[in-house]
Amino acid sequence: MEYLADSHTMKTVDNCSIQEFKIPSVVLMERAALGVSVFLKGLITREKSNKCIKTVCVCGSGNNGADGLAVARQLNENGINVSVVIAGTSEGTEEYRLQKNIVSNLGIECVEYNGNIDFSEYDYIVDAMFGIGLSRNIEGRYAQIAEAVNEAGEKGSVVVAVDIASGINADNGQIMGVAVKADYTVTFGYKKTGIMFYPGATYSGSVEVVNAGFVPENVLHNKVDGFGRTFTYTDDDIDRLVVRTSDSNKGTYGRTLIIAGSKDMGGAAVLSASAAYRSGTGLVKILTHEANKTPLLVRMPECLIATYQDNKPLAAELKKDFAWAKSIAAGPGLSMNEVAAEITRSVIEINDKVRILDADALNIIAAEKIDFRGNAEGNIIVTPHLMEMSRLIGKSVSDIKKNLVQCAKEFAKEHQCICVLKDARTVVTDGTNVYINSTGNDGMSTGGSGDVLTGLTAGFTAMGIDAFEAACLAVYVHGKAGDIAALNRGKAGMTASDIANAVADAIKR
Ligand SMILES: NC(=O)C1=CN([C@@H]2O[C@H](COP(=O)(O)OP(=O)(O)OC[C@H]3O[C@@H](n4cnc5c(N)ncnc54)[C@H](O)[C@@H]3O)[C@@H](O)[C@H]2O)[C@@H](O)CC1
Ligand SMILES: Nc1ncnc2c1ncn2[C@@H]1O[C@H](COP(=O)(O)OP(=O)(O)O)[C@@H](O)[C@H]1O
Ligand SMILES: [K+]
Repeated sequence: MEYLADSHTMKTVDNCSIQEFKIPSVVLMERAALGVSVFLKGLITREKSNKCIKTVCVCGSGNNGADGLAVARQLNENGINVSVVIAGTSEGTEEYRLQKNIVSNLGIECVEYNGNIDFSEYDYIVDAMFGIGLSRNIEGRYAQIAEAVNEAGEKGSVVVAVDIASGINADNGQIMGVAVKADYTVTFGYKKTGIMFYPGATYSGSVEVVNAGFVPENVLHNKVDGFGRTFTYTDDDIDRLVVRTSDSNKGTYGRTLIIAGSKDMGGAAVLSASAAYRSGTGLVKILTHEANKTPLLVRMPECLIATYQDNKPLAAELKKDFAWAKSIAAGPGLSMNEVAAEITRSVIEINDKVRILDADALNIIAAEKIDFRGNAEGNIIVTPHLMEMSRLIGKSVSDIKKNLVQCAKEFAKEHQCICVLKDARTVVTDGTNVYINSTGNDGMSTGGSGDVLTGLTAGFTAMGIDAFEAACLAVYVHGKAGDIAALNRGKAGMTASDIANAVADAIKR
């Protein structure tokens, strides 16, 4: 697990370290700058060892700029040719003035930006214009500099961002007017949430987190409200999955009911059910339209099948299957007709099982304005993509995209459920804790990918993993399976079936 921080949390971590624990601001700054200069020195040694290289630090007048000035001093100390371009227009923070004074005393070349600097003369450009203090769109001279740096980047200069690429919103990854496109970002303490989300992720390049000497995590957990509540997973977290035991049987690993597939969309049931089996769950039953029975049995002999018919009472059949299951997923390829609506309402009414609501179950909830609530014994996990979320809450897709975390949190709180808001960087939240996913790739933008995630989530919850953790793990494993499928098949050629099959490799221990 890796903790992430938005700008507010990071500023609170700064303040707690400085004000409460009396670590001087410049001590933190020295550690932070050292992280950048050591990283840069490593790059220079690896990439341009036989060449006389030129570097430039582009500095704003906040503490990000002050970091940049300290980096310039440290590079100079290491015999690296470095100069400073002053981007800032104000007198600057106390730390900025202090660092600028030292740089001037050392005689490091320091010029005001005058519109005529060709940054492509430099092999390495350190972007220290704005960090987590960026508070409005970049305009005027700052925008010109960002564009000039990007032009140089296109011509081959290597751009290293200090803390976060200037112009990227540290919370949501949006571009504030214009942004520097970095090849690398050296970020302090914790990866900023804005580095996780697109387009911030693209503008950050490859990201290195360095320790800047903030107070330790066990202290931050107690002192900084909200610290540790936003996180991502790494491969180590696969160990959170259920460990199989030699003395087990199929009953040990839970029974999963997948309600999917109308007359015309039987394939959704195959994708969800095969992912559920690949998750490791013991038994998977598909409840589907009767027209799908024979093709499903041929395709998936390991599945149990229950069917429903149009215009026939369903209640008794549903009751039996609900009682059988440990977790229930409903929605993939279900269509939006009266039977599907009856199924959706019935699933919502069960109170003692984990339920996953996806696709048409969500569209029915939106269309019929069905209210629902999860509870401690029978949590509900909803897995909308942006369009489905837009139908549910009546906001535009672009507004939701700008505020994925806030939007998912509000929804989760209102419905006391777990919200998996699917996008290129999927967010999972129970209203308080927020998981931001980093696995997956654009090869997964293919029909049926979401059905695979639904099956995987149903499988993990049936195995007894806590609903929130199961949802986070399912999103992580789903993306990892997508990455494996992309390696094997290529992003263009891979299909949702390839993702479902790759789950086996993704969870292999
Ligand atoms: N001691 C500390 O507090 C530490 C701070 N650190 C660095 O400090 C940074 C944060 O520093 P600051 O809070 O000073 O903020 P920044 O340096 O990110 O920028 C804030 C300054 O830019 C101005 N500004 C914001 N948006 C603007 C815009 N669009 N156009 C023009 N001016 C704009 C603000 O008014 C403010 O003066 C971090 O990202 C990190 O690099 C690190 O050195 C670690 C320790
Ligand atoms: N560019 C991408 N990067 C990472 N993951 C992606 C990308 N595009 C799609 N995905 C993932 O693929 C899944 C698509 O789900 P969804 O839109 O519901 O598909 P469908 O309705 O076809 O099943 C989501 O889990 C989403 O996070
Ligand atoms: K920066």
